[in-house]
Amino acid sequence: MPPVTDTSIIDIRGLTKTYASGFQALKGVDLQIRRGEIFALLGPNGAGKTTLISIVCGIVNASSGSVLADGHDIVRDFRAARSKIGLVPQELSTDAFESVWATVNFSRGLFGKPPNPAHLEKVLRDLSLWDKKDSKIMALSGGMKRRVLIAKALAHEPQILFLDEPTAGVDVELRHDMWQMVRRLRENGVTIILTTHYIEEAEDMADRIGVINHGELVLVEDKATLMRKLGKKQLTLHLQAPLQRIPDGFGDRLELAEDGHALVYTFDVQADDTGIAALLRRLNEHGIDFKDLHSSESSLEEIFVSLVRQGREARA
Ligand SMILES: Nc1ncnc2c1ncn2[C@@H]1O[C@H](COP(=O)(O)OP(=O)(O)OP(=O)(O)O)[C@@H](O)[C@H]1O
Repeated sequence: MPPVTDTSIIDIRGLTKTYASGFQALKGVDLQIRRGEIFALLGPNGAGKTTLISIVCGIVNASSGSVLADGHDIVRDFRAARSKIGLVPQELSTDAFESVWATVNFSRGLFGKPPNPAHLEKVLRDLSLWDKKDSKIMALSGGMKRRVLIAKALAHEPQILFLDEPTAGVDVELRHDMWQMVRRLRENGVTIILTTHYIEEAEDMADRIGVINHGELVLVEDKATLMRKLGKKQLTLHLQAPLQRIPDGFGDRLELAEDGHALVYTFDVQADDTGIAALLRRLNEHGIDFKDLHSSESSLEEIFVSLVRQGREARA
């Protein structure tokens, strides 16, 4: 077994999953999650995100490979591994007739933790659920039920928290509360792994980003590095007079936009020579004047779409 480093709290090696249908949902995933980080796992529908999380949380059996959670093998040492992990799943599957308090308290007991009413009270208060503690789950709104899911996941004080699509379909207030909570947990040393379709969230929240596509991790990178490496910058020039077409010889990095009222030039952030000086010189030679110019960087969303597209083209 490879050694567990101090910095990695989850160590996934050669993980594969073939469902009974014969469908291969994971094709040899290696991934180390660092202690204390927020890791965002991105991928299109059906990429294998939930399968990966479900294996780490012991809900789905892997076909091959291994996972250590804080040094505990998730199969051989399941109880110890699982007690380190909190999971906020996509769907609520809890006893509708129980009260919020009973549900959360029971969840803590499941992991063999001694009762700790003060901790549960803090969790419920942080999630604005304290005044609902005696309500039955079925009497709660959808948003409140989502809060209960989070409270359940935190009841046993896990060191690792998985959030599977935490903000899909939730209102702005809950989303805001949730990210505040995630930040607070991280400050307390909890490692957070989240899947999301809202790429701006990953951009805001994550320290590192992993992209999974067709059961393969196609990329794992520090967010800042990823944005620098793959990001393109665009320079937009608003023209004094509209152009019908770009004169020959400007290359394909220059495009006409806004009905001929603007030129957009795309360049690599990392390139030594962006070509901007030459571009401006040539525009001047052609008598093309501009009123103003501004530059923008591509968002993580654009980077993500281009990665997934590259994968699709490579397979075609
Ligand atoms: N029990 C199952 N039996 C057969 N195939 C399954 C099963 N569960 C999932 N799959 C398939 O495995 C693939 C990966 O599913 P998974 O739920 O892990 O994807 P995901 O990345 O979480 O997608 P989404 O973003 O839609 O939640 C999908 O093609 C799905 O249809």
